[in-house]
Amino acid sequence: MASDAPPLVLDIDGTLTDDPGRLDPRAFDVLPSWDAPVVLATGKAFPYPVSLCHYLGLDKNVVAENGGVVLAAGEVTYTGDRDAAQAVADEFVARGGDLGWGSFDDTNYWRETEVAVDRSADETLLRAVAEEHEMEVIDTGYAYHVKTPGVEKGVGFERLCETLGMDAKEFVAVGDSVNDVSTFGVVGRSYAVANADEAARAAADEVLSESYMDGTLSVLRSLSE
Ligand SMILES: O=C(O)COP(=O)(O)O
Ligand SMILES: [Mg+2]
Repeated sequence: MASDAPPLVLDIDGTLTDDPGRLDPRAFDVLPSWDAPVVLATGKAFPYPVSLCHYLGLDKNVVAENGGVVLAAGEVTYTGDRDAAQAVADEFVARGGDLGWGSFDDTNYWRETEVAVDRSADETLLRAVAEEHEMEVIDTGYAYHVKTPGVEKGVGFERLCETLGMDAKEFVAVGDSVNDVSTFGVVGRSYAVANADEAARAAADEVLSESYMDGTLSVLRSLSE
């Protein structure tokens, strides 16, 4: 690994995984030995990126819940209104919607600042209810997220950089969806994997020719040459 490898901010689903969302085991070949900070920035609930850092042997610097939860240098901060998101979810269900997670909802059980809904749900109804509550719905390709407007991965990431005393512009970002656009906007260089959605493709400095972890690895290899 070149000692001038830049710090990284990496999305998880669609970027370090395969299509169904299984972690690509090659993450273990490159990330533990990366010679600069590696930040995981995800729409997943807080325990997921923390666990992934733990098992990859990375310092626990994470942006979770699309920016709602930030952990850096042992300090956790929260933004976003879980109660407001829950009110949308409750009304959605009362009006016939189904969150789609079955009896034990591990997707939301540990989620503190927003609510995620399975993509099998009635999107039109969900968006209508959210709008009435002045909440936002984003579609990451893995879930609909009912969130507080203005809470974004990129905003949380800037907070993380401040805590670490680093400049967001030093970082290279890789991502795949609309929830990565705000990160792409604050880093020095951004890449969208080939499976990325329109929003991420439009926002990235470069759209990669390869998908999922193949795309991410192509960037990491070129940065570490
Ligand atoms: O939680 C999601 O919907 C997507 O997660 P991601 O931000 O790691 O891709
Ligand atoms: Mg993603």
